[in-house]
Amino acid sequence: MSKGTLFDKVWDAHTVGVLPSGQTQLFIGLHLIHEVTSPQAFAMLRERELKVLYPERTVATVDHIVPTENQARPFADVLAEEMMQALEESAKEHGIRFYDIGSGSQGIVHVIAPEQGLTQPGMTIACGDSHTSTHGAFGAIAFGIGTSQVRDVLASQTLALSKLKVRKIEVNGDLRPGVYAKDVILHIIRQLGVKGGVGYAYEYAGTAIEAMSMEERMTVCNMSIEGGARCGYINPDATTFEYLKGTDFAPTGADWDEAVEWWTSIRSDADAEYDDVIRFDAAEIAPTVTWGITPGQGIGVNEVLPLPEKLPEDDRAIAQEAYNYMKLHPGNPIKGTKVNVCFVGSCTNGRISDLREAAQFAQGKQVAKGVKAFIVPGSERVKQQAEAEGLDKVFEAAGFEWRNAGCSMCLAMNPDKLQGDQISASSSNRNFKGRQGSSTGRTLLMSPVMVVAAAVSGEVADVRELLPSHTL
Ligand SMILES: CC(C)[C@H](C(=O)O)[C@@H](O)C(=O)O
Ligand code: SF4
Repeated sequence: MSKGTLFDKVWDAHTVGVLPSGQTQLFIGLHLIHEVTSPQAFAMLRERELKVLYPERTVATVDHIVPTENQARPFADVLAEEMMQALEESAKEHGIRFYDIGSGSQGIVHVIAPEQGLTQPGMTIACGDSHTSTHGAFGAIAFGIGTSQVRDVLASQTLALSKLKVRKIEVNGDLRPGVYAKDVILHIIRQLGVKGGVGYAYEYAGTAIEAMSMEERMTVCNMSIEGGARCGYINPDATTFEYLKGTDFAPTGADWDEAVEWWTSIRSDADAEYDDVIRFDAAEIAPTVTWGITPGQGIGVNEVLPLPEKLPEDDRAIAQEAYNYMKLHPGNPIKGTKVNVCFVGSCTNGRISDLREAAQFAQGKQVAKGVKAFIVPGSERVKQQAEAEGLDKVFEAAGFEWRNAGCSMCLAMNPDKLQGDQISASSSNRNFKGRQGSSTGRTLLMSPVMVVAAAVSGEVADVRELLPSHTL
């Protein structure tokens, strides 16, 4: 085993060769596909009369276009129905495992692979989706790729890639009550910028990261791409192994012991050299809310909106653009900003622990009048589990709608959309202009519990003021 960072070790272990371009030909252990970025790739394969080289290393699901209310086929949206059929047919033709609606295991691609144990430490994982970085939470090197690269992986199980630099981001100490993994990553992106990670893999470390559950780690790694990093990862440890043990695709018996040995050996060495190291103090992170049109435009919920002239020069033009679009005003507090729609879900925050926290907070409260609030589990398994625990009932009693699994209003390639210039409080990961289905719709990103706090208050609220005093 080579020495160095986990990134170096996993990269070396999967290197097939060096291409004339100087790029590495990297073997991809697991290829995840969904309905949006795969149809064209399959068409390109068909044109060249190529087969999928390793169908057993390819796993398909549907998530983006799936309606979360009426799932009867054919879908009302003709284009969505076509995408659905294209994937169903391609999966059948090439013998690819496909988690269809109603299979019991369908869901957002970045939720289903980890929950089934498909995602494992030391793997290389690719998916035609930018948030593939999520899988790095297990100590995998996981990349989002474009459609032509999806074709390449289907046909050759390899990718031509240039090696990345590695930045270690340490978060040390204890998070304060009311502060979640989502706040950690929003804070990191606020500080390092949405382009700060370009050319890097982010390795998250430090005691606050080590203390996180796998689902919290996934939330952090998920948004690496929003910080400009191509991937993000966390060294696998006892928490990782415990989560994986007993999942559908985890090794068993002697294979398990061997796997744990290999997974342990790929951890970054204590004396590994990094291209950069940055440290954060967990205690300084507040519940964070975005106010603008990039995930880096975030502030602590108790702060006021920044004055463009006080920002670093590079950030001023985009801040002005954000104020014009968001119809918010520099110097005003973010707290108290009225919201119209509240959405808990997405591959960032649609897992069972997110729903448990949201439900616990929603218990006994009521969604404010005039606010539409809904909860979308990240997968059918998350939905089943939540219902077994009665979380759906808690949400419904509090005035939230309870939906079926999918990407939903994270991206709004389905019926869940903002109307006009509505403002959403959203547990998703992108607040780009028009992201949630209306060209003038406005998105405030925050943690699931903060979304619930906004839903019951009718405005952006500081969750710390609403938590029972004994928890503070
Ligand atoms: C549709 C898909 C290609 C896209 C992505 O790459 O991330 C989507 O998942 C998103 O979150 O914007
Ligand atoms: S939940 Fe959102 S970010 Fe995640 S894959 Fe779906 S659209 Fe992309």
